[in-house]
Amino acid sequence: MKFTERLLEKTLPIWRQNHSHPFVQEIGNGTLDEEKFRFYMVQDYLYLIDYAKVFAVGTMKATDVEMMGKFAALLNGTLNTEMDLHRKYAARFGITEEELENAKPSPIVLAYTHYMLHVSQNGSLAEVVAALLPCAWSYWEIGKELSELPGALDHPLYGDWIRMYSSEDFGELATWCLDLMDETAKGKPESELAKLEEIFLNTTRYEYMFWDMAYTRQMWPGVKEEQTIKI
Ligand SMILES: Cc1ncc(C[n+]2csc(CCO)c2C)c(N)n1
Repeated sequence: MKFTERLLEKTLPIWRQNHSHPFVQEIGNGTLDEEKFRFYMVQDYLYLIDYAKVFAVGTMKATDVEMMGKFAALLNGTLNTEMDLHRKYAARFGITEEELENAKPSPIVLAYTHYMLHVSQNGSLAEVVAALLPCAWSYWEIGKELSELPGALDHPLYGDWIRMYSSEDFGELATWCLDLMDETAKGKPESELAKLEEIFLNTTRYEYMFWDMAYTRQMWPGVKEEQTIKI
């Protein structure tokens, strides 16, 4: 059994919860409240800034030049392709780039990104990959699933989002991360595999919490919603 198959088996109930989360389902059927999506976009933009740094750590810990180049390409793709989608959505919502850069992370975003940065900076290359894998893998699976729903790709607001995450490019990225996970886990003792499994489980849980945070627009206690955009 591949290590990534073991990871999926262990986290399957959470994967199912991710796919059936109302935020995901409502992007797919086009009924998601725009305010929830707007909140999500701003928080996801902040998330991606730190996520890109995890790719930078991967570049540092890469074991050969080819792998280094791939991590660097992923860093570039996040900053210039994925975050461009967010900037375009922000413009549609009337949020300026300055407002986006100055937005503050919610408690879940802060916890998730700091956890990934902590694990990646202190751990092995395999640990970096275990931390970032649920992000790349689960979005591709979700993107593919939603793209098959009738009319989803043509939705005026959510079509672009679904198109990007179900694209071949994202598929290739997810596959590369999956292969690298299997490769880096190979030959490791059970104690280390268990550690990788725990990291993967935690970031999978954070993915679920992210959907939930967006759906409920959860910010810090006592912080009004408008302060999430501009402080
Ligand atoms: C909370 C959250 N989790 C995953 C992604 C998806 N994602 C983030 S970076 C990346 C790889 C290349 O840019 C992918 C697929 C997201 N946007 N937000």
